[in-house]
Amino acid sequence: MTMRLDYLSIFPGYFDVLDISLLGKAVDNGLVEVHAHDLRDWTHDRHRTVDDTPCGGGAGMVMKPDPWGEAFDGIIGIEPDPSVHVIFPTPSGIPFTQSAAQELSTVERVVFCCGRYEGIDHRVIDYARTMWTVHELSLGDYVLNGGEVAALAITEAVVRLIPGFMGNPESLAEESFSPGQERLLEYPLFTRPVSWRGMDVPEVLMSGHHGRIAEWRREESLLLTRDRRPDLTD
Ligand SMILES: COc1ccc(Cn2ccc3ccc(-c4cc(N)[nH]n4)cc32)cc1
Repeated sequence: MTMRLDYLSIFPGYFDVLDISLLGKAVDNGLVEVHAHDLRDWTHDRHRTVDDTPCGGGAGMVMKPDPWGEAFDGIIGIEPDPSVHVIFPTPSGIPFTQSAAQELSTVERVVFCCGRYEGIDHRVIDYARTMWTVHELSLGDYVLNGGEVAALAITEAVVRLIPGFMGNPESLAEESFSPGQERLLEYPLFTRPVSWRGMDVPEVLMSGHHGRIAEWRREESLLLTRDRRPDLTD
């Protein structure tokens, strides 16, 4: 199955990075197909205007609905199709989680709508909901300047879960936040040299005693989780 990813933005250059590294490899081996689009290509005025002042007043500018609607018509089509998943990154979205990434990794087509300014005219989202499966997603409780960085983060989290993408799928199953895993933070990792700047790898990890190593790792994960993410231990 090839996943098609479309990105709608006034800064389509953000997505050139998808040609690099693992994602680039996924594109090369046909696992994913990536298309970035400049929203301004669907404007008709000399200044290629995409924004206007907010109705009801308030600070900043709002993205006009017309270019989005015409871009949807051109990129996705005018017929409803619930198999198309349209993602609007937004500070007011539901938190994006590993389980959402897991679900999206089985989808054949995803369209990212990357807003800027104070956001997109709400009728764009309402229209999209009548046509496709829509997700309004937040990356976390901090404010970005637009949806592009969020779209890249969501892309990486989703594409790495596509079967055949990662060299060793077993490592995916072991990751914290993977389904079936207890929600614990990753234990500290070490590799050679055993002694580095006066600091040694914990002896237990060099013991070859797999039972003790597993026990040490679990204890470290529990301590770390209790200290940094008590919310995960509920
Ligand atoms: C507080 O209200 C604001 C409203 C919009 C903005 C700028 N902006 C415009 C589009 C857009 C898309 C996503 C995000 C975003 C997502 C997360 N998790 N943080 N920030 C930010 C975005 C700033 C603040």
